[in-house]
Amino acid sequence: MGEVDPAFIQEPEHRPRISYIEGKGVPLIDLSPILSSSNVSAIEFEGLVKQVGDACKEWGFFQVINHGVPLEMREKIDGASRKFFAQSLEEKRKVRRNEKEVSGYYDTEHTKNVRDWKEVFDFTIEEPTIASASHEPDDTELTEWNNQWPEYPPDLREICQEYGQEMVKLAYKLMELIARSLGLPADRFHGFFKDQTSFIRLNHYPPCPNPELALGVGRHKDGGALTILAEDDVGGLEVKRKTDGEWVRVKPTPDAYIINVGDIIQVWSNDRYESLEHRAMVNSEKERFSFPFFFNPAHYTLIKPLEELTNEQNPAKYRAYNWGKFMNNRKRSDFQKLNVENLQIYHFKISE
Ligand SMILES: O=C(O)CCC(=O)C(=O)O
Ligand SMILES: [Fe+2]
Repeated sequence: MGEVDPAFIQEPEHRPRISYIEGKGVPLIDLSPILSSSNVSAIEFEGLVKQVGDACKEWGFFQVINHGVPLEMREKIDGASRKFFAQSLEEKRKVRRNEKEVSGYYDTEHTKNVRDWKEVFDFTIEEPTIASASHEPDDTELTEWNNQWPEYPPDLREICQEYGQEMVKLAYKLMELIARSLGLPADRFHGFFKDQTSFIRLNHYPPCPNPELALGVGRHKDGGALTILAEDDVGGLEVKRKTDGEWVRVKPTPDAYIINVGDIIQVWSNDRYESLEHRAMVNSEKERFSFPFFFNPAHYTLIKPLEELTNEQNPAKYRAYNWGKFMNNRKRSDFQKLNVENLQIYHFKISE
């Protein structure tokens, strides 16, 4: 990528500030009580549940340490991903995303219709992943999404698959804590993920000559249930703080994962927890790598506020929507600059 093409330039009000606030940051939560499952005291466990609940309510974001994912796995996916992206564009395009296969390499993602300063490689956890064939509401046809694996580095596939399994394990643990924090049985959410449509994205943000004009990822909310993000030590992720709407930089913490509540948890919890806007800045000197895991339910899941969390005083704030269709709608806008805003949960909001 050379000089900044106009397609990457953000509207003035969405451009990043080069000096940034690192003020009161997102909470850091130590998950060690659930690692040593044998002798965790009830008090310790309840304390952890409360921390997770408070973080979801006040921030929608938190970092976790002592999460049980071996550091070696993370180093391996980081190393393999650096090797993959260091290849020529021609090589990378051999596993290019296309109309048929939504997984693979691409460098043309648009967030809010502005091009992101990044290149990515996506792969799904389930192989194949069963999904809706189109975004059209009445089309019931299904399709299979298959991953495309590059020849180089040869161990990328195995590393990615192993890392994916670790992410799924951690995601279930986090969903249990979130369920408990909402007063629900720990396994309340598990059933939704039986035929999950989860995927992992390897993000590479090359240095950008004009970091004040462009963004690695423009402001957005994650549409799935929960995101688990690993990033390197460069930093660039900013979260729109709930209390005052300020963009706050998340400081990279070695071997921590950044967790955020996605739109689906917002709907399930009937707005008790909110999915927050975030974005990623780029810089002129260093390239940056990050690896989000998007924990997504089965395509046939009807997303709606949970009955246990609604009643006459607190009626459902959303109409039910089909996850498969929602996801396909989002994927459509990845490829092209559409002239309309992409689908958001507030489009399903019941007016009060
Ligand atoms: O790279 C990052 O820090 C954030 C990535 C992100 O938000 C996303 O891919 O949804
Ligand atoms: Fe995101």
